[in-house]
Amino acid sequence: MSHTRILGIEGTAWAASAAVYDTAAGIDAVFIETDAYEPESGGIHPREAAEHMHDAIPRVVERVLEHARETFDGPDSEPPVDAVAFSRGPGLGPCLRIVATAARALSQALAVPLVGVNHMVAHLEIGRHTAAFGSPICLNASGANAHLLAYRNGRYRVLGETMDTGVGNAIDKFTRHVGWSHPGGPKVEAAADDGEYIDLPYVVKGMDFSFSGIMSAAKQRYDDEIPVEDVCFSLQETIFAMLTEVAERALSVTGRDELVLGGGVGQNARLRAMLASMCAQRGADFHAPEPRFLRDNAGMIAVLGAEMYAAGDTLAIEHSRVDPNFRPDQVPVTWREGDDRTRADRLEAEREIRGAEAVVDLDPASGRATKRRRPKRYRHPELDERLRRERTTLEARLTSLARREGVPTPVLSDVDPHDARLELEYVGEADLRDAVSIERVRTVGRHLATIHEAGFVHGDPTTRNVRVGSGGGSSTRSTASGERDRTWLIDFGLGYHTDHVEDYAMDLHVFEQSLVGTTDDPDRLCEAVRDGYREVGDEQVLERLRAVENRGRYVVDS
Ligand SMILES: C[C@@H](O)[C@H](NC(=O)OP(=O)(O)OC[C@H]1O[C@@H](n2cnc3c(N)ncnc32)[C@H](O)[C@@H]1O)C(=O)O
Ligand SMILES: [Fe+2]
Repeated sequence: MSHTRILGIEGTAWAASAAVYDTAAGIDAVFIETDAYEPESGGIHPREAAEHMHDAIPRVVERVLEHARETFDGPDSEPPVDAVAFSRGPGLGPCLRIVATAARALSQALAVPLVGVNHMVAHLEIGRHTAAFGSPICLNASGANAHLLAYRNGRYRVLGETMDTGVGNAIDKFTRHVGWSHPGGPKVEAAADDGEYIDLPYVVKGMDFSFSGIMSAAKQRYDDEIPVEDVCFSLQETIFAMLTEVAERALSVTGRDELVLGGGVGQNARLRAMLASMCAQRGADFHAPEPRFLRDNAGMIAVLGAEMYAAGDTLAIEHSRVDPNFRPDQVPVTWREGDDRTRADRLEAEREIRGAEAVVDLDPASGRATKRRRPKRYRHPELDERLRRERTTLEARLTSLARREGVPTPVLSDVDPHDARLELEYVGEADLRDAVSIERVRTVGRHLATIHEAGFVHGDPTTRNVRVGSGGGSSTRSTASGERDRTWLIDFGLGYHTDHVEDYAMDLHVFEQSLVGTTDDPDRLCEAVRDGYREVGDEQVLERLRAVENRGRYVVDS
């Protein structure tokens, strides 16, 4: 079979959409018909959205089917497409059920197989496809979601995600407050043109992030009569800088050098410019598909549907139930082969070691290093200044505090917050990422418990922020053996003082997520982290960690 033709149907929330994709004709030739639901007031009402799907889905399906028949060169006795693919979730239950019913009926009428597609995976696969990237980091910036994904061992792993609402929903809530019609994203983008910068809360935790603080602050600024264009401008500068920062951290942690963008918010030019600038600055490749493939559309469903169909990944009708909370990491990835090696090792060997946000220059003779937080061109200069200064000061303070509690950390010899520069001892022989063991991650569990007991969090405990080995600076050499295997925590720049169990649990969660993203056997390793934590820390934190991990974050907001 040299080429296949797939009919895709999308209808998770606002877009009633159908498409035909012919693998021989290519992506540019994908034929898409979309009928958008536009609420008269407020946000998306689930019932109205379902009524829209009910009316519009048959219409768009009929139109693309006509197109499929017209462009089909096979005999009349054969169906004009080889399979019907549909969005199974995540999304609004009533909408999903209408789409699934239409898809089942069509697959039976045409006597072709059914393919059930995860909407979030479709948002990112379309970009990987058009960019022809091998194994990119994927940033999904859509209405109801915001997350970072990377493929590893048969699954898309969630490296980081929003701790509250999706990014589009966050923006739409602000515009609702201001009285603008749905969707708000394009209106914020237009208003931002005339805006000036004001400070808003900036919240990232490792590769996770949260929008609730910034959204209430933005509403408050508007109520305080700050010009709405200034609030819009600063919302974009802050929210997109957060997304760009976590995307860069994901590239750094995994050692990958390709980034793709997906989701409706990806249509925003400022977000794309920031991501492009970040990637250019670190020498990574960036790709965003054209807007018609970023916002919800059935083209992306048909394209991923074709790959799943080619892999034999079809669905019997009796197994075709929809899933409103369908997570991307639940999807067995049947259409990709092999695992992906990275260029991390090459980078590691370079003398200038490039983390996500700082450059470290090593002087091998003295065993000391200079760490500079370089300006990020993607960030607004005022925000950039603020973050680099704050983080340099915090890193210095918490690094020393941790060592006082008995956790190995580099010894600092100089701090210059104004210049965002630290002089510190160079420790360890390797990043934990490249030298993982059960024993070492258990030690990290103990270290995290120790600092939590002392009232602060690391903020970004990834496998790249842990150094291991016997080599290193003065603190190791002064031990009698000098050979002892040690585990250092470094890079406390995202840390802060807190006595909230939730913050401690998040700290652990960030570490576990980085194990999931960078190792092959995360379950046993995560178990060991918790064992280590339990030896020193509070059982309550481990209980909260379970709650954090079970939290269904993908709820379509209305
Ligand atoms: C589950 C599914 O239904 C959901 N889809 C979804 O939310 O539609 P999507 O097309 O991916 O994204 C819509 C969001 O994208 C925002 N948006 C559209 N254009 C924008 C722009 N120029 N700037 C910022 N946001 C924009 C809208 O405000 C809206 O919040 C999802 O993918 O999370
Ligand atoms: Fe979407």
